[in-house]
Amino acid sequence: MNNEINQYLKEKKQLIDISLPEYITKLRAPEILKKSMVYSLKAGGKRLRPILLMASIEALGHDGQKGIETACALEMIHTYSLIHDDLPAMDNDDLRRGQPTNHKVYGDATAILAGDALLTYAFECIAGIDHPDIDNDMKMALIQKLANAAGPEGMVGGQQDDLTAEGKSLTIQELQSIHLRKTGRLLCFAVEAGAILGQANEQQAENLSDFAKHLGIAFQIKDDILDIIGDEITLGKPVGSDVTNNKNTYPKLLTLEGAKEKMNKHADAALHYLKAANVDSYRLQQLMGYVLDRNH
Ligand SMILES: CC(C)=CCC/C(C)=C/COP(=O)(O)OP(=O)(O)O
Ligand SMILES: C=C(C)CCOP(=O)(O)OP(=O)(O)O
Repeated sequence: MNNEINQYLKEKKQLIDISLPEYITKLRAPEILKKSMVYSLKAGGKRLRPILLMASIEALGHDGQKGIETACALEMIHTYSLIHDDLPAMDNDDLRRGQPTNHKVYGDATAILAGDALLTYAFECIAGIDHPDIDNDMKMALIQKLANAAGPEGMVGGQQDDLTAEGKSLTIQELQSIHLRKTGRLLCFAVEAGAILGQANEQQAENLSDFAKHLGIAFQIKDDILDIIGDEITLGKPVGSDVTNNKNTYPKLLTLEGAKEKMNKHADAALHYLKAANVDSYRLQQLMGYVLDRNH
């Protein structure tokens, strides 16, 4: 990864890392719940979704800072999904973001509630945005899109189908349908929210959304690949858990080489739509390079 994008990622990550816990500490809520929420928010994470959101605003010529509340809300929802995904009733993982999983530290009940709290509070954060260039229509559009992306038609539905499919063999189309929802919809929301806040026109918004769809699949394929060839220390989460949990993955269906080929095809398609969006695509293109080259 070159120094320039490295620096950009570092600066944006720092901004998110500082902002996120501030939202929680000011809450009037049980201390143990707040601790559990902050624990997972502070545990690390690449902050890919909030960075993508702010970079999309910038690609449309606006200040990325305009998206800070929405970016934090999105990261809260992503973090909730990881807390719940790690629970014994789901993937039963002990390590996340290089730390013991939330339920290992706070117990299953508080981990469930911390996830619930992050999910619901995220919407409160967007509803409460106080910015001269963000009106109620924009907030309503953000809330509606985020609820749909995270909910039964989006991430939650994808997670359900993923769990139901454990141990069964799927076609590539079925696997893709799961991933478009389970992982793809939140990544898509990052770019779509950027389009709303950056006041994209219809053609820009459509092409950016297609860019994000392909990026989301490429991201998930990379995640599956890293689960095989990555190492636990760098990843901060267990490797080989897809095989342990009998998960359907791209390498399982296509072989490792076939999965890499598919990832590159989606990267090409993403690039095509990014160009068609007619925005300042420099950073988004660099971010895509980062997603595909990452080792964690
Ligand atoms: C509603 C819920 C709980 C949604 C979970 C969504 C999600 C993307 C989990 C991680 O997927 P993964 O298990 O493929 O990734 P990892 O390897 O990081 O656990
Ligand atoms: C959606 C998936 C595959 C879970 C991990 O997402 P990330 O790889 O973005 O996890 P963090 O960096 O936020 O921990």
